[in-house]
Amino acid sequence: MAEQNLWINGQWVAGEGERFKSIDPARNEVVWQGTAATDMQVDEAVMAARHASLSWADRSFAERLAFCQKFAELLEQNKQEFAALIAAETGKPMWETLGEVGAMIAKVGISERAYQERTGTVENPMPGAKAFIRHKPHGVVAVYGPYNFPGHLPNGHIVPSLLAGNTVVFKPSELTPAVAEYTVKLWEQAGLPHGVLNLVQGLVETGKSLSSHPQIDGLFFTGSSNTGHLLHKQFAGRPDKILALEMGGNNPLIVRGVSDIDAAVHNIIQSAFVTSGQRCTCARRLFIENSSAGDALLRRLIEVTEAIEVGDYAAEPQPFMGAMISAKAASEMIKAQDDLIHLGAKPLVKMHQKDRDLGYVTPGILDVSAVEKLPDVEHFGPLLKVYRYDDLDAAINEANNTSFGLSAGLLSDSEETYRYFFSRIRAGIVNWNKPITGASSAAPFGGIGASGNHRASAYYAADYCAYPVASVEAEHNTLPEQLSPGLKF
Ligand SMILES: NC(=O)C1=CN([C@@H]2O[C@H](COP(=O)(O)OP(=O)(O)OC[C@H]3O[C@@H](n4cnc5c(N)ncnc54)[C@H](O)[C@@H]3O)[C@@H](O)[C@H]2O)C=CC1
Ligand SMILES: O=C(O)CCC(=O)N[C@@H](CCC(=O)O)C(=O)O
Repeated sequence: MAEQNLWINGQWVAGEGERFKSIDPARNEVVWQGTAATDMQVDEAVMAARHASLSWADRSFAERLAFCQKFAELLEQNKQEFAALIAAETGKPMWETLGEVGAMIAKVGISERAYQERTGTVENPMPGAKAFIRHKPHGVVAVYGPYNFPGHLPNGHIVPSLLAGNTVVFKPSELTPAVAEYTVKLWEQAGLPHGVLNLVQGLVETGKSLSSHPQIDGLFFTGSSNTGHLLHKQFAGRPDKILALEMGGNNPLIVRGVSDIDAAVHNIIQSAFVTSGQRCTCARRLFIENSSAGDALLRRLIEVTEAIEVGDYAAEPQPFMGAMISAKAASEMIKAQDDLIHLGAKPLVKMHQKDRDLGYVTPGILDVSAVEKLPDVEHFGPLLKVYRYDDLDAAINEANNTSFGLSAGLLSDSEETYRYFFSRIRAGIVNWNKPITGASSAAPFGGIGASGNHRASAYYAADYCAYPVASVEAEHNTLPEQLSPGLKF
């Protein structure tokens, strides 16, 4: 019997589309196999969400929250097993995937606070009436997830969507279907009513089928800039549908006058190489002064980078970096490195893929100062490009010389320099003497330019999950004391 891998209207059913599988990139073993949802099954999922929509929105916030809290409890109870599955499907070490499940649990409490604070009800007295600001759900929303945080990032759209009273059709990354299935099974155990959350697995065709479905009221997307731009085009001329886009970055980190070199190098490594460079917030471009202090920092960065442990997700002691998402992604990073070297980049630490069947790469650093036309693309892996600079303004200008604008940082002992940097740099996350990865769920999360469409996620996800309704309400009709000119009663 075919695997029942779609969840539609509270039933597990077999996909009737193309067969596909996910592979453990650290061990080259099959983790999951199944079949994609066809157009007709996507339609069934959307219509199930549509039918469930009114009764879900009619429940009280407390009732909807109780389902989410039950889900969080189940995550806690299954934390180890779930983290092991995320590790197997993504190659990320267990220390990271345990953190990912922790972030999913924390999301419920944070989203509850965000809902109340940003989209709760406000009542204002006025003569003979009351003025209210309330929020209503959009209806049916599609949620698209990336592979790098296959649990946490879709969860960051799903939980606030459900709390606000929307029903959801979830299309996970085709590279991480097992994590999506596990997540949805926990929602099922939490007793979510039929149709409130639906899962459609599949490749790009399934994604297209869902995004073009006339019955969705919104689409919340975390993924690549390319796909996000395609969706934006597709939604052009559709002001009736809400589109929230969280995309990639080509993020800069500038170093200027630091006394503690090891602490600065630690912040650089956490920014550039955590999750094998597969975070949208990762530093891709590092600006180091042309000075003896800059030389010393670069030497130490090279030394520590060369000693980074890369290994199996379950190894003890744990490695800093695991495998990338796939052997293909790893080979593409090596190709990107070769292309940059061809353009004139100088390898300071050369990235290697030891086994072409596995996703492991060692971290790489290139000096690109001499490259004249560096492509403004996101290299989604552990490859850091170094620019040497003489003048801070020139470094900031080059840092801003990108179509993206997700995260940026300054490492410097001078607060004055930070204020100067902060006022000039263009990004949605701007940090000082801290890694530029590891953004908090309790803050807005999103970028400008090609990184997003100003619908920040995380704490501000509440904003795009509901629309405000302004009401003036009085219990009876009363004639005003002062009538408008020209009226006689
Ligand atoms: N700003 C942010 O919050 C974050 C952004 N990202 C970005 O995500 C990317 C990595 O994730 P990927 O899974 O590779 O992203 P992706 O764009 O390839 O896929 C994301 C989702 O969109 C679907 N999709 C792909 N093409 C489609 C189309 N034409 N129409 C409709 N759906 C389509 C995919 O099947 C998947 O479900 C990186 O670029 C990274 O920077 C990752 C994490 C956070
Ligand atoms: O969405 C949230 O709750 C916070 C944002 C977040 O978790 N950011 C992480 C991951 C971003 C990525 O997937 O690349 C980070 O900033 O490291």
